[in-house]
Amino acid sequence: MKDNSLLQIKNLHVKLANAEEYILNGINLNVKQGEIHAIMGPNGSGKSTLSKVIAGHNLYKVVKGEIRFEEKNLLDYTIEDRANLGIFLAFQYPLEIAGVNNIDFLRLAYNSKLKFNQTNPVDPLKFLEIVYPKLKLIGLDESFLHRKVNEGFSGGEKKKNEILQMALLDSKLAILDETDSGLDIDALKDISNAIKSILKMSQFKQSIIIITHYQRILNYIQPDYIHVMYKGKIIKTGDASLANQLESRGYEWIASE
Ligand SMILES: Nc1ncnc2c1ncn2[C@@H]1O[C@H](COP(=O)(O)OP(=O)(O)OP(=O)(O)O)[C@@H](O)[C@H]1O
Repeated sequence: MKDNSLLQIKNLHVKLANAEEYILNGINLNVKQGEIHAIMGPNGSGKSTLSKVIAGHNLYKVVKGEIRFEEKNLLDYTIEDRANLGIFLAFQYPLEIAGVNNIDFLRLAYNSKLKFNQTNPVDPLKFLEIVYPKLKLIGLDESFLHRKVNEGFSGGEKKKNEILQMALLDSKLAILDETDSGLDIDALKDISNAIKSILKMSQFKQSIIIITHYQRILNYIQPDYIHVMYKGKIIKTGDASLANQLESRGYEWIASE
């Protein structure tokens, strides 16, 4: 692949299927293999929409522009196939799936990816061998595997479960949408350290897009770039120090530049 390019977004314009107004108004973003990009910006500026459009949610209509992933036209792929190609999206408010054990859910996701890559599924015992070290890494108890998916999980546990999924699926691009919201100080540190370990263990040089309102997580997971999204556009890109400026000055100064 030329110059390690992983994700290329060009002039992306998006609206809801039946709406007039654009939510995304010409996004340009390039993510190379191994890079960490943070996206910040005021409420309602389009950050989550961008992540869902990359992942392939069909609620949104791409009116103009393109998204390429490893040179492939991502817009031709379904949400499942995008996941199988190596795009992982951790949801802002993880869904509760009634009645399904976490371990079965995780194995299903894992096997679906193997199938896509024409590899045989792993049996339940082999899967335990795969999942245990990841559990340990994230600081989760084994009992966590036998609970129903997200039912009664605390906010922090849901986030940790997302990171467990990220570790298991070992995607090429992980999009973490407000993984840090609602975490206590220790949990934030644990999750940040787990993410860093996952990056080290990854068989790919994994890339991350991390959407956040807070500088704190970026102190642990140092991004290569910070983008500020405003009214559906990236209006500024800087290095990790931009988070400090945003923390002290807010967003208005950029919007009026
Ligand atoms: N499914 C939807 N139905 C209606 N409006 C939507 C939908 N998805 C996005 N929007 C609108 O698009 C705009 C951008 O929303 P989005 O959630 O992408 O913003 P955000 O930057 O992630 O916000 P926050 O920081 O508050 O999470 C908002 O005005 C939102 O109301």
